[in-house]
Formats: sequence, structure tokens, C-alpha cells
Amino acid sequence: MRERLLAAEKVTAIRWQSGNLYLLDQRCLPLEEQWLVYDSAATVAQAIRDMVVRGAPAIGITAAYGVVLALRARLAAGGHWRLALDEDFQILAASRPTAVNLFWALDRMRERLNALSALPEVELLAQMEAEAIALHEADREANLTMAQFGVDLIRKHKAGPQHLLTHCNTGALATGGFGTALGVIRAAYLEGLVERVHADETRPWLQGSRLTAFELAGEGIPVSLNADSAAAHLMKSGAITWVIVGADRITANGDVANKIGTYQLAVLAMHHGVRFMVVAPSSTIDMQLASGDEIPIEERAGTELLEVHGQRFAAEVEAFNPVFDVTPADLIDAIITEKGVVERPNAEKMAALMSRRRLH
Ligand SMILES: CSC[C@H]1O[C@H](OP(=O)(O)O)[C@H](O)[C@@H]1O
Repeated sequence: MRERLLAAEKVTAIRWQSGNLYLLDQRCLPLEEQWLVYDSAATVAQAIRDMVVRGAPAIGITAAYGVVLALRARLAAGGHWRLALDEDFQILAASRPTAVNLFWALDRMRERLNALSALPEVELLAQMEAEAIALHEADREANLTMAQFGVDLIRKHKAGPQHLLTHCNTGALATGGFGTALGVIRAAYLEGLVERVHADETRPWLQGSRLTAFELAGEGIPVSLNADSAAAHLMKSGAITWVIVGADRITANGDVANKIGTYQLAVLAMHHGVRFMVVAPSSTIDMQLASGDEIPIEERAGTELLEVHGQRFAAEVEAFNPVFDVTPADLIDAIITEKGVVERPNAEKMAALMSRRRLH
């Protein structure tokens, strides 16, 4: 499985080359593939806020590289660089509020910085660059591990080709490579378990129609795009065996914050006897929050609803644009992480999962 996934890899969102950070501008996909280069925490934070790069794990990885860029600039400027670097951490942390991977990555980089603080500056910078690269690689490895767990779970319930539904984009464009939910779907296809993938367009930002369809079509995986509002009709038909989604933050009781529209998919899946799988690395699990009620939900500009490519098409009205919602644990059949699978998640099972050492 691992080798076949590696061989199938075609898309990446983040490149660190010769000390420079390159991001594929996902605002332009699928019509244009444009790479942008970044050299500071402020521009990296703006790229996250503007969704040049998006997707919980990808945001964390990008922020980690943003810390390296900031450290290099602060060391070059000399003086009390640690105080100035604290400002850079804050700028990166303020870029988007919901995906806990951002804060997990910044905490990991800060812990590493503190542990290495006695090193000469050149060595310190080299070690911090290595840490960001290791974080990136660990995310790819986690996705390869989760892909196997997901395939095993799908096959446990039904062998043979089947119809899967997914929401938003959880692929290589949202992670360090291969994807979380889309990584499971890619692997399921390679294992002959996919008749067709049904991708919600995922309004208003259209991660499904612009990114998921782009990734899957690019690999010859059968995919149909559907309006978000067609998901109920699809599940009612009895065709769908699994809804498979990613996550931006999972709390200690197993509640899941994910792209807006995920909660209604979970309710529909429960009603129609469709299984519901969440796939996310353990860097998405926030054990500091007892339940999903505490997760900060990002609201973005109303223009994302009222305009297309800057062209207004709606009437002059207010817009309500929360871009995440929370699915309660009791609507979830399984949460898949690189540490293992939690079926019918609850607080006790999540605590047991998080007590296991990380596989990578
Ligand atoms: C692999 S998790 C991706 C996760 O992030 C997406 O949100 P956004 O595109 O706004 O960053 C969505 O919630 C996905 O499930």
C-alpha cells in the first residue's frame, strides 16, 4: 500500500527548497497552478489567512516553516531577537482560529527553540529548519499509516467497489502529502474498494469542486461532483456506504470541528444508515478542550458568499459565513489517527488513544 501511494503522488501544496518556502496558491486552482515564495512570518500568516494554503495539517506545517523564516530574519537583524521572535509567533498564531494543528505546530517549534537555546546561532537555525522538515515528513507518514487503517475499516464492513462521499478537501493540498480522508479514499481506490467518489462542492470556498475534484481526476479516480444540498438525496438512494471527512480540531470527548456542512452530513448519515469516518492526525486532537462547544469557529467575510471571483451576484443582504461546524461524537462511527482507530468515540477512548506513543 505504502509504495503504491508513494508512486501515485502527483500533487503537493508546500515546498521547502534551499531555505525558501513555496506555497501553491490554492485560490487559483484548478485553472492555474501558481507557486508563491515567502520569506517572513508576516507574509506566511497572511497566506494562511487568505487561504493561499489551507487545510488543518498544511496550516501547521506552513506555520512551522514560518517560524524558521522568522528566526533567520531576527538573527540577521541581531539585538534582542528572542523578544522580536515572540511577536512572530503571535502573528502566526493569529492567522486562523479553528485548526488546532496551527497551535500544535507553533508549540512544538517553540519547545524545540527553548531546548536548543544554548546553541550557536548558525546551528540553532539549522536545527530549527530540521524540526520543521521533520514535522512535515511526520505528517506525510501519518497519512500513509491512516490510509491503511481506513482501508482495513472499510473492508471490514464491505469488501468490493463501493460509493464513498467526502466533503471539502482533505488531500495532498490540505496536508503534508497524500491527505487524511482523501488519503484513505486514494488507498481504498488502489485496493479496489471504490466504485466512485462523490465530492461535495463545499460552498462557499468550493474546496470540493476546485481542489478535491482536481486531485482525484488527476489520478484517474472516478469522482462525481455534487451540490452540497444533493448529499441527502445521494444517501437516501442507498448508494453511499461511507461518508469520510477530515477535521480541524477534535476535542477530548471526540467531538469534531470540520468544514461547515459536516455536521449535517453526520445527521443525514445516521438517518440513512451510512457509516461516518473522520480521519485526522493526532496533531488535530485538542485534549485541553472537553467538548466541541469550546472550539472557536472561524467566521469569514460575507463576500465569500456574495461574490464569485470578486463579482457580486447576490442581492444587497447581510451574510452569515461560519466556515466550520461541530459534529458530536455520538454521530461518528470511527475516528482514524496515526496512533490507531477509535470506533464509537467517547472521552475514555480518546484518552486511551492519546496515551499511546506516536507511531512516527
Ligand atoms: C486535512 S484536514 C482539512 C480540513 O481543513 C479544511 O478547512 P479549510 O479549507 O477552511 O482550511 C476542511 O475543514 C478540511 O476538512
